[in-house]
Amino acid sequence: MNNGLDHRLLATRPAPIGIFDSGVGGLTVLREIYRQLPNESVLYFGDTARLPYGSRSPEEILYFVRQILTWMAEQGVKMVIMACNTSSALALDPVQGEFPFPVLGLIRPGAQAAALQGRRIGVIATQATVTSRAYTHAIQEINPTCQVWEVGCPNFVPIVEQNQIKDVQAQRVAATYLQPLIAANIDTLVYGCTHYPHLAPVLKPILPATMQYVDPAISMVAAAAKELDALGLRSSTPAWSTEFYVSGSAPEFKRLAVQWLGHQPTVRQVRLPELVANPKG
Ligand SMILES: N[C@@H](CCC(=O)O)C(=O)O
Repeated sequence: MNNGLDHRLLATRPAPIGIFDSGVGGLTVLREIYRQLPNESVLYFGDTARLPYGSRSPEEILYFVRQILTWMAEQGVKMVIMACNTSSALALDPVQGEFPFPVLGLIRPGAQAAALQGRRIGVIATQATVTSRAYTHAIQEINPTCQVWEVGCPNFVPIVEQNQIKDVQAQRVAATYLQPLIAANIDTLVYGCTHYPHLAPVLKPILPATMQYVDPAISMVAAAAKELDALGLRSSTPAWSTEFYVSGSAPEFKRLAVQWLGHQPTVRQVRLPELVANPKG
């Protein structure tokens, strides 16, 4: 990638990896970064004032992503990992090469892992991701013999963001969404939204014990590690603690995130830069 920036020069000063999601879904990706890239410092942005992304138009999502990447560029990130499938499905290709750092998405790594593991693949995702058919196209490009069923699960993100995972209503909603995938006799389930691994304790009991699960974050972070090495950007010094930023309420994010982080994070509210082409006018 030629974007006018010498990545080897950047490697001499500690710079964080930027990751973003609409809300707490990105914490499932952050967990994977902690596991695979323990020396990397992370700057996390949750666009909580504008979630859910899954019911937004492709134009809105692209605009939000450009705003976030512009802000992250100002923060001096060395790489951005989209911790959001909806953004990866709808905005990764257009923004590639627009910023002076690599930007990675979840769809291709997730599709690769799915095509390697299964033949009858179910994808649960936001409505926007399902409508884009990004997973079906990516999986079948890798292995045209794979069959793919995509199901939009619009109620899952509110359940996670409103901390209702343990409510019986969550089980009912999950059973309804998974029913067509069980009927299709899938052998592999892809968490096509980063919020959904938080729902694993609800989903797994509903599905056959033989089901294989794909969390695209695992292969995406592995790909990020390779890219950092290739660019000479891998950190060799210990990470500083993750900085969390949100567009909505900082105390609310803090209250919700603590159950997955295991500690009270410091969360700050930020205002993203307005860009010239705003789809809302
Ligand atoms: N974390 C979500 C975004 C969910 C939403 O805001 O609808 C994703 O990966 O697609």
